[in-house]
Amino acid sequence: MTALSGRPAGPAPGTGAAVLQGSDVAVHYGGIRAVDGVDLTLETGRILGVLGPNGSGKSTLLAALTRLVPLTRGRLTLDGEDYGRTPPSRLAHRGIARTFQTVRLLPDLTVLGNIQLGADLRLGRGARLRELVRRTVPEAVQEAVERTGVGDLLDLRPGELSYGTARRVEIARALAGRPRVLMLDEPTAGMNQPERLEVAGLLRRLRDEGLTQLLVEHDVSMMVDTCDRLLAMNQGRPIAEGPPRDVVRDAAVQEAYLGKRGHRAGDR
Ligand SMILES: Nc1ncnc2c1ncn2[C@@H]1O[C@H](COP(=O)(O)OP(=O)(O)OP(=O)(O)O)[C@@H](O)[C@H]1O
Repeated sequence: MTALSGRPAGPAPGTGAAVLQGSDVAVHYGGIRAVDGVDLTLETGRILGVLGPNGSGKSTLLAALTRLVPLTRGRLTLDGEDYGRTPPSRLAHRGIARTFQTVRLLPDLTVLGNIQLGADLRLGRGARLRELVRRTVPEAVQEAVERTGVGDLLDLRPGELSYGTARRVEIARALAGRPRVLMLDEPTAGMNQPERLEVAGLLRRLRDEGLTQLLVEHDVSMMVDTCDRLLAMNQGRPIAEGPPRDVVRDAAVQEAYLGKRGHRAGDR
């Protein structure tokens, strides 16, 4: 197993502090140990990639971290404070946003309307917050639109977008809440190569602007090029963690991929 300590060389100032931590995270469905004893740390301005063959527990881990499934065991903290009982609807307010494996835009709203929803979620509905919403939403939405380059599409409906563009709008919606932590479940699934490269570039730019991210992806070369660290899972268990190139060369990771997918994890 790869060493669990150490960071990429030369961290930029202000990056690297632990923001979100999961300790001994487990989610069991009856006898199925979908996730079983995962420790992870998301560091400020870094991308942690979660890698593993189909059914290894990546999406369940992400669901646990975003409180969509209850933990069987373990602890979740944000800035050192336990959030293991925070309802998922309150997570955006605490600065955690996510995108899903499948596109979940509201079909009857325009692109702009969908992105505005992300800002509304973050700021909540309380009377005291309404004024804040009025003052800050346009700015947050505009920023999200600019960062993701969807400014020409604001009046379109999701049904009129290509798949890759719809996924970019989802990222814009998540960013409109000005999250501190963004979790993405297979953001390039179903995309062609230019679209994948574009999303990878966007995630790296967001990272360089200080956004902490957790990325679940099957595209190993994208993970190596995009992530600062990788956590590899197999059958719900962590099998390696560390710098991306070390993790994809790890014997246990190679074995998990050879056994299930018939190719080497590090093949480019
Ligand atoms: N709601 C559920 N009830 C029962 N078993 C589940 C449930 N959700 C997931 N599982 C099981 O948990 C295991 C992990 O599934 P999960 O979807 O988290 O894996 P994954 O690594 O994200 O897979 P993929 O790459 O195919 O998306 C699998 O065996 C799956 O069948």
